[in-house]
Amino acid sequence: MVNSQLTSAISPRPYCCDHECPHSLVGSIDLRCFGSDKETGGALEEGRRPSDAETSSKASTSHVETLLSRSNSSLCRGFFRLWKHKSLRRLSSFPPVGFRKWSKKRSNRETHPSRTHSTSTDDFCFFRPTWKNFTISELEKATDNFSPENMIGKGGYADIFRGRLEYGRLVAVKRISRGSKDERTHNFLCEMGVLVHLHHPNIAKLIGVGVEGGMHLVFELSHHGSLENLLHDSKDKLDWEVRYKIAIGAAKGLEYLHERCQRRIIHRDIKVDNILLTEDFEPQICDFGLAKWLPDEVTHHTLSSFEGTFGYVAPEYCMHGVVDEKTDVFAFGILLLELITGRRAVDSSQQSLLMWAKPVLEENNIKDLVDPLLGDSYDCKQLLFAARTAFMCIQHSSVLRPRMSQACVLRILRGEEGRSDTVHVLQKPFIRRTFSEEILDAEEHNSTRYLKDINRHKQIAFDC
Ligand SMILES: Nc1ncnc2c1ncn2[C@@H]1O[C@H](COP(=O)(O)OP(=O)(O)OP(=O)(O)O)[C@@H](O)[C@H]1O
Repeated sequence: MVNSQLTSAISPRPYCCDHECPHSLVGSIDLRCFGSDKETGGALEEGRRPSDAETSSKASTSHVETLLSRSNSSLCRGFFRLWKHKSLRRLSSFPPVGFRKWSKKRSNRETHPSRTHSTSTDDFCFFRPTWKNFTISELEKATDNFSPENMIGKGGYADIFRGRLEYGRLVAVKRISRGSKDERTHNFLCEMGVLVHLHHPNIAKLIGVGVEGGMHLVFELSHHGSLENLLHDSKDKLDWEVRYKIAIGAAKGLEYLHERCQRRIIHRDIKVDNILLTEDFEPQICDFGLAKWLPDEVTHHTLSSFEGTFGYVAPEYCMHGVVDEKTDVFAFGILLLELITGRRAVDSSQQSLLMWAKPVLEENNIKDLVDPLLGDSYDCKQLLFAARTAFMCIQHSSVLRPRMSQACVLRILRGEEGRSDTVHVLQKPFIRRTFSEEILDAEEHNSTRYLKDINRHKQIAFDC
C-alpha cells in the first residue's frame, strides 16, 4: 500500500492543496510517535484575529506550562523516548496546548505583491519533470550498498549517503530510515511535496527519488557539507568574507521560500545543520521535512504540535504554536549570530546564544560578539550590517522583526537600508505598529515570561 501511495505521489499529477492530503504541507506530524493517539486531532488552525475574550482567557497558558503539567503522562514519556533517538536538540512533535483561535485575513501590508494569486488548476501543477526515478540497484551501486564509509549525515529521520552515479555525477542519497512506516511515508511525502515547488540557487537541488526498497530522495552533493560542519566542527577558521556570503545567500533562499516561489513556504527548521555549502561556498537551504505551506489568505498557522530545534525557536511558536514567516526570520537571526560569534545556538553547557548575545547587542558592543578566531580580519561595515540584521530578526515580538523580502532583511544585511555610515548605534526596528498590535504584543509576548518558558523548555529538553 505504501508503495502504491509513493508511486502515485511521484507521477506527474496536479499538486494537491487539500489540508488532509498527505501531499499537503499544512498537516503536522502527529503525536502517535509519543504513543498518544488521542492527542493527534486538530493539527493546525489557520490564522484568525483573536476575540478579546479568547485573548484574555487563553493567553496565560504556554506550551511549556502545559507540557510540564503533563510531565507524568505517557505523552511526555513518549517525547523523551523520542528525544533520545533524535538528533541533538531537535524537538520533535511537542504536545498540544490550549492554542488560541485567530481570525483575520491577511492585511494588505502582509500580502505578497511579488506572487500572483491564481487559484487555477495550473497553479497546482508545478513540478519538474526532469526528476529521475531511481531504481534501488542504481542507488546501491552509487553508494556502494549504502556503505557506512559513505554516510555523510545522520538526521532525525534519515541517513544521508554520498554516491556517484554511473555517469560520474556526485549525489547525496537521503534514505528515510527512522520512524514507523506511516511516519516515514509522511516525512518522505512532505519533503518531496515541498521540493517539487522549489528551484533556486540557494535551495538544495533535488535530482530524483527512489521508492524501491525504501524511500529515497536524491540531491546534488554539496561539496562542503553543512555549515555546522564548517563553522563548528572544523579546525579551519571560516573567513568573514565567506560567512557574509553565506548570510546573504541564506537570506536570498529564505526570501525565495517566503515570497518568490510558487507557494508561500515556511521552513520551520532553519539552523546551521540545514545550510549546505557548494564548492564555492554558496549556501543552500536543505531539509524540508518540517516545512509548511501557508495559504496567502491567512496570517499564520497555529500548530498543536511543536517541532523545531532548541535554540532557534521563536517565542510565539514556543508559547502559542504560531507559525508564519517570522518563525524563520527569528531562526535566521540566530544563524547570523552563529556566523558572527562562531558560537553554537546552544553550547555544550546548554547556554543559549540568544541570551548571551542580546544584551551585548543592546549595549552596542558589537566587537565583543566577534568570533575570536577571526581576530581583526573582518569588514567592519559588513559586521555592523550583519549584527544589525541579527538584532532585528531576534526581536521578541514577531511584529518588530523584518520580513525577508520587501527589501527588508536583504537590504539591511547589505547596508542598503538606513544610514549605512552611522550604523554604530543599533536602532530599534522602525516598523510602525497599530494600537491593537501594541496591545496584543504587550499582552502576549512578555519577554520575562518567554525567558522563563525557554529556561523550563531547556530543562525539559536536557535534564530529563
Ligand atoms: N546534498 C547534500 N550534500 C552533502 N551533505 C548533505 C546533503 N544533504 C544532507 N547532507 C548532510 O546530512 C545532514 C542531515 O541532512 P538532513 O537535515 O536533510 O537530514 P534530516 O534527517 O532531515 O535531519 P533533521 O534531523 O534535521 O531532520 C546535513 O546536516 C548534512 O550534513
